[in-house]
Parts: sequence; C-alpha cells; structure tokens
Amino acid sequence: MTSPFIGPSDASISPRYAGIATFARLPRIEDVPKADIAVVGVPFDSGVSYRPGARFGPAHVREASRLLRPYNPVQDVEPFNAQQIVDAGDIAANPFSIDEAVQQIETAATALGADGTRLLTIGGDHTIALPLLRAVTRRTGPVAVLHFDAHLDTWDTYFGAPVTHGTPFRRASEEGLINLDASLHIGIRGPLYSRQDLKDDARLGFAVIAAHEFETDGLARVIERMLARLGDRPVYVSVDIDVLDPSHAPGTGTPEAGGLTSRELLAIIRALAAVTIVGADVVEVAPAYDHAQVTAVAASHVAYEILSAMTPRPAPAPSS
Ligand SMILES: N=C(N)NCCCC(=O)O
Ligand SMILES: [Zn+2]
Ligand SMILES: [Zn+2]
Repeated sequence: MTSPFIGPSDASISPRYAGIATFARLPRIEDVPKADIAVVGVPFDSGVSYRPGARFGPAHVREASRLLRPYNPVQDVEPFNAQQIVDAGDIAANPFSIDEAVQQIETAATALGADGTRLLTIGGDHTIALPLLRAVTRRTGPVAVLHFDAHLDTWDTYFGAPVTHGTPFRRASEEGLINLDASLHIGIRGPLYSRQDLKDDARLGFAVIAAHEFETDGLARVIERMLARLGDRPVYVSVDIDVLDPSHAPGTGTPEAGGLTSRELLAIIRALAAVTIVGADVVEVAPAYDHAQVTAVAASHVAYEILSAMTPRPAPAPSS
C-alpha cells in the first residue's frame, strides 16, 4: 500500500547530496496540506555563557541529516511513512534582544502548533527551551520535562540576566510549566558553582540521573528509572547535545568530560516509544567546533530517533 504522506525526496532519482537541505530531505511545510510533526530551526545563540556559534546549528544539522534513511530497524517503524513530517524552516529571532527573540519563538511555535502539529526544534542555544515550553504547555498544561544535558540549566541569572542558556528550566519551573513530580535530568556531570545548585534543582522539580550512574547502574536500569519517573504524563524532551561526551560531540559551546556515548543516548531515546511526547528540541550544536560533522551526525540521529519514538504504532492484530 502506498503511503498517503509525502516523504523524503527519492535518493535514487535525486542524489541525497543534491539540492537545498531540508531535515532528512523532507518536504517543506508549504508543500503539504497538514503536518503532524514539524521540524523547525531556531538559529539563536545570544543566550550563551561561553563559546558562541549555535546560531549555525540548524543549517549544520540539516546538512548532516541528508543521509538518514526511511526505515528505523531497531524501533521497527518508518517515521516518514506513518505520519506527515515536514521541515518548517527557521524561526526568525532577534539576535540583539533576548526578550524579543524569546517572544518571537513563543509566538511562532504557538502558531505552528495551533492545529495540533507537534514540534521537533533544532537549536540554537538552550535558552530556546523556555519559549518552546511556554508554547506547548498552553495546549497541554504542565509537562514532564525529560532533559538530557551535562548541565542542570536551573541556575538563576548570569550577569543579572534571567533568560540565558543556563536558566531555562528554573524559569519554566517558576512559571508552573513543568510537572514537579516527573521531570528529570539525564547525563549531568562536571563541576557546579556550589552544593546549593543541586538543592535548588531538586526544589524546582527535577530528579537526576548523573553521567557517572551509567557506570554503576547500567543502561537498562537507567531506562527503567527514567520510565518510572515519567509515568504516563505528557513529556517534553530537551536534548542538549553536550550530554554526549566531547569525543562524540565536540561541536558545542560548553563541553564537559565524561559524557554519554551516542549509542547510549540513542538507546535511551528509543525507550521513549512507550511515552507520549508532546514536543522536543535538540540544541547547542555549534558547527565552528565540529569536525567531519561528528556532532551534527549525532544530532540528526538523535532527532530521527525522537521522530521514530513519536511514530504511532499499528494496533496489534486481533487474535483469532
Ligand atoms: N546549556 C548549556 N549548554 N550550558 C549551560 C552552561 C552554563 C554555565 O556556563 O555555567
Ligand atoms: Zn549543556
Ligand atoms: Zn543545556
């Protein structure tokens, strides 16, 4: 049976390296009547505390995503065949005003999601998670935030600025956007400012599975703990690519040693097929520090596994 959905352009007709890059060579949003999932870029990095450059992340991830293929054998789904996925282009965000940019991102994300379209956003620095959460929770109410990152991103301010890439989840928690019993960071590591950081973080509603616990617990137990924490709540997935070890993702602004392998991260994301994902982002890809697209290939595969986890599964055949 042929699919009613428009998928990636056919790589046996137009080579996959030809043409202007959309994510996975998917159709643009203008080219379909209705999208179930939109991949959208947010080229914004005015919220960074260290190396800049994530504003070039969306274009870099799209380039690396040319090689993605339609069938995901581990999840046994064809994400582009089972629902309409599109590339919605980039949201224009003012690089000289964080406040205006955050407003623009919230407005654009709200408009894109108005007819029920779910968003997978490619950043951009982690600041953008705040307006994305504001937009999605208008429809869903508070969400369980599943946050993959080396960093807590629940700090208070930098140089007095409340909206930065180190603060989105504190603001989101204060605004009542997140479910305080079900949110979780995975992959946390590296030095903090003080012990108080972890106390504040717990009060703001996050549990932590730290990077070193992959050693002691093992991957299967990490997945078990994650699913138990999320329960049956709607989940927003936020992936800071620096959750990966710098050997797997050098192209990022605030790298920390001792991170996850891409194989570990992809395995954890596959387990999310069991939960309801209402939106997701993949952020902090900074191409100036990347080599041979290593980071962008990882980010494009992370995005692909998220799209696969968001794919509806056929109902089991009735037993006769
Ligand atoms: N969200 C990312 N990638 N980094 C936050 C680091 C904040 C800091 O410089 O302390
Ligand atoms: Zn980070
Ligand atoms: Zn982050």
